[in-house]
Amino acid sequence: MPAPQESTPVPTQPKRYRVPHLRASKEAGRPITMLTAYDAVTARIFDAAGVDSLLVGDSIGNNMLGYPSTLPVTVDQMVVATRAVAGAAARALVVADLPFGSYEASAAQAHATAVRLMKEGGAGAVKLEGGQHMVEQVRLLSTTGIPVVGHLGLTPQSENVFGGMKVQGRGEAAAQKLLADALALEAAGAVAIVLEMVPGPLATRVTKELAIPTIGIGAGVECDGQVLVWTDMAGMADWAPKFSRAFGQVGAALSAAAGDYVGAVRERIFPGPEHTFDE
Ligand SMILES: Nc1nc(=O)c2c([nH]1)NC[C@@H]1CN(c3ccc(C(=O)N[C@@H](CCC(=O)O)C(=O)O)cc3)CN21
Ligand SMILES: CC(C)C(=O)C(=O)O
Ligand SMILES: [Mg+2]
Repeated sequence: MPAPQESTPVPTQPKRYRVPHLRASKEAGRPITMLTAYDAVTARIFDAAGVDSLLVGDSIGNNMLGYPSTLPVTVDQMVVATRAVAGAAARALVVADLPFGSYEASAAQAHATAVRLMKEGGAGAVKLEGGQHMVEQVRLLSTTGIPVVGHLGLTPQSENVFGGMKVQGRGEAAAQKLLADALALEAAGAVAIVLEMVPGPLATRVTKELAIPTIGIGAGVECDGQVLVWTDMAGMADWAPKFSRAFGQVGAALSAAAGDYVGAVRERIFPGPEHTFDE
């Protein structure tokens, strides 16, 4: 009999990956895998591939909707995308981004938005950007049944303050600030923290200081998990950040398929008799 492998039930490989499994994964030293998804088609594929968590990122703005950034994305758009992803995910934990302008002003505002993403969208958790200035939001959501994932380092919703997409947390003062932000989010009840574009050694330090997992994107290999924007991961984007890696060439495959279709129609090769109905 072959040794049991994937099928062995262990706490970190549950039938359904839920919030407590995040911390269990960290404690077991099993890297958490997260990918963005914005629709049911890709969510079904990534879920079946075993991805632990699907992030309905506000990166839907620049990646799917053709916006120049994530800033124009609305709560209504996030609800539609979250509902599509949540409906297709059988195992993965669905995390939805709170979009720019939908949570920063107050804990009550954050709560109203998060409730929509859970009630109408079916999200299992929400994610918001920011540290110590977000603790009231994180505390209220966490105590009202809404798991919160934090997001520190490069927080793209603040690109107009940063003046671009740059590495964050370089230098001891900035590193201390980021560490304090991470500890504040954890104390307020966050269940995990995304670390985006921070130096590897700082991400390692934060990962060691926290009981909750860190999920890195451009933050080195020592984080408790990794997240990528799926179009970057699949080689779909015409541009991708330096920290990403194309694990496939789906853009080229899709382009070839579309080209073959166009050719077959023009040459009247498609549809064939097998695609045509009899009288
Ligand atoms: N396709 C995609 N991938 C992402 O990783 C991503 C999004 N979209 N949208 C939301 C945020 C924005 N992110 C970004 C956006 C731009 C850079 C960027 O311009 N990076 C440059 C310079 C980095 C540096 O300062 O060294 C690069 O060349 O990678 C990085 C991350 C990450 N997120
Ligand atoms: C890059 C990830 C972490 C994100 O926030 C998004 O895709 O919106
Ligand atoms: Mg985002």
